[in-house]
Amino acid sequence: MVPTLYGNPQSTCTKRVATVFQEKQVPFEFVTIDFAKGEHKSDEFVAKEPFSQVPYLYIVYESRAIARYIEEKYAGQGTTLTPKDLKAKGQFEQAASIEVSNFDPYPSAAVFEKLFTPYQKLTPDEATFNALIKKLEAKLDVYDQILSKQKYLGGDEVTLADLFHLPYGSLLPAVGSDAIESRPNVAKWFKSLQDRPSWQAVKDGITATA
Ligand SMILES: N[C@@H](CCC(=O)N[C@@H](CS)C(=O)NCC(=O)O)C(=O)O
Repeated sequence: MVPTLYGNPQSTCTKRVATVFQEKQVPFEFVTIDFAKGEHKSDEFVAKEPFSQVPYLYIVYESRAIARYIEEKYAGQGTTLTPKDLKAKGQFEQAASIEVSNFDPYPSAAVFEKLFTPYQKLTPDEATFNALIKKLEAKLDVYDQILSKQKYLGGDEVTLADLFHLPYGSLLPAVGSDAIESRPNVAKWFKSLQDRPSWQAVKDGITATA
């Protein structure tokens, strides 16, 4: 049975999952949840995803959890995105944790401040935005050191941890931040991720592939 991804075609978290479907070469159906119509707040949706957020797949929500589920379910096809060897697995888990702790909080909040507050008829707060970007830059200085010694965040092979950076990292230029492109090793790493056919296929919006 073809899997059905419930999400929004422009949502960052939905793109995180769709990228992994592309990497694993798994065709999927796509059901759009229309935020403007409040579909994510309907009783039917909340029964599946109690936080009223996209995406979800079958019985799993949270984009990173869904990505890991897809990786394991389709282990035998497409790109291998989690190492099996214990040492490499430890380094992968470390990289996945780095993304959640040291990366995501800053661009996701900064993008929200600059791009999404106007939709909610709120005024972006420049001081909050600048403080978030400053913190992100300090974290990316460390990334730049790590990536001077290895090709990817978890070692020399691409993993889910690298791909998880794509949706928010790709929005940084749109909010006027060069935090990625101004750091040479981070820039090279991120470009190699953005150039992957998986990201190219979803970056402008998600459509079903089945
Ligand atoms: N940690 C969750 C975050 C999900 C999330 O923030 N989804 C956003 C779209 S990217 C959403 O549904 N926003 C609508 C809302 O919160 O009302 C994940 O990774 O799936």
